[in-house]
Amino acid sequence: MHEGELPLALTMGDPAGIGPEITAGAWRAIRHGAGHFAVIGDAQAIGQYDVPVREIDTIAQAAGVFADAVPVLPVSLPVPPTPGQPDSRNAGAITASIARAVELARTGQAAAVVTCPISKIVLKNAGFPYPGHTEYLAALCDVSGAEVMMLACPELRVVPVTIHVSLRRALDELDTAGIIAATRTTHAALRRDFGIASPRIAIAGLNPHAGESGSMGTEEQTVIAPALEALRADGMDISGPWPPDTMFTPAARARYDVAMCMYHDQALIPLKTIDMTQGVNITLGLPIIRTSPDHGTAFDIAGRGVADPSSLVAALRMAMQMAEHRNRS
Ligand SMILES: NC(=O)C1=CN([C@@H]2O[C@H](COP(=O)(O)OP(=O)(O)OC[C@H]3O[C@@H](n4cnc5c(N)ncnc54)[C@H](O)[C@@H]3O)[C@@H](O)[C@H]2O)C=CC1
Ligand SMILES: NCC(=O)COP(=O)(O)O
Repeated sequence: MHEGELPLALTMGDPAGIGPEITAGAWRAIRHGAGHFAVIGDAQAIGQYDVPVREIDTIAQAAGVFADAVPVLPVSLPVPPTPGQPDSRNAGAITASIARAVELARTGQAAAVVTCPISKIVLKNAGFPYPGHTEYLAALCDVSGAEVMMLACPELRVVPVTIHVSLRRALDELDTAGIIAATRTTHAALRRDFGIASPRIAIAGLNPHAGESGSMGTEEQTVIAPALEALRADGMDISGPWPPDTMFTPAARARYDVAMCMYHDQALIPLKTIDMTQGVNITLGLPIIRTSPDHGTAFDIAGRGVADPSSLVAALRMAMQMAEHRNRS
């Protein structure tokens, strides 16, 4: 049924989190529909969630297996995973799964990379030098610094211009060049991967009331306005800087295709509040397509059989749609 179609490469994420359970749930949800995936990870961890699992030797074999079992390209774990109790000794296997998925996508054997959640602190404790997937993927693709994080749900798309840094550091790092670069990457991706011919881009302010004419902060005038000017000169449909507290209302959202936000939580709080179950995290600026669920490892519920696979299903479907758009462009 999937012959001739490229699989998605799905990483295992932290095997002590909900990754194995949502993988099993996602396979149940899409096994008879369009598209298929191969997991790069531990077959036993997934099999405990009452799904048939089959180990494969090459990702091309996934097509013939997918209707009957979850295809798994095995990665051996030094320590058997216990749900809810992450172990940094498995960090090398977790990151190896990501690196293998990227290699499969870069060599044209996989249509896209979809990642299950990792715990940033578990990896950091094992010496992993990247704050998250986003930065690691950029390094694996030799484009460090070009990475842009976008989160999308049916109601909203958001891009934080600064990503995994403290709020204090985000304020120090925020500059005109960074806003321009992230917006250009986002504009190109909306056209190429999402089929939006003329993206409408809203830029958030940083300060309360977008600075209220400089009385509550001047970054809107000194940092953000010059970026707007340069982006408009590129010919883009740009608006802002908008007061952050009112730019996510339903009426405001109807006026743009993406909101460029100045820091991580300015972007992610509205997105996750509006729709945590359909939210998808996408890395732009890479030569490959990468999506993931918007949630984390959820160690607090791992192994209990209550994890909702919807966000992973949305991530898998979005990766397929992006690949289709990219093939057509
Ligand atoms: N893409 C990734 O790899 C991401 C990784 N993380 C990592 O995950 C770890 C935990 O982060 P938290 O802030 O606790 O966020 P979280 O998303 O793991 O959990 C927040 C709350 O939502 C619930 N939840 C999350 N996903 C769920 C699902 N599919 N079904 C039902 N309930 C669900 C959890 O049980 C918890 O109560 C951290 O180490 C963080 O770095 C967080 C976000 C993304
Ligand atoms: N809050 C989003 C998040 O932490 C995802 O990070 P990444 O692992 O995809 O870089």
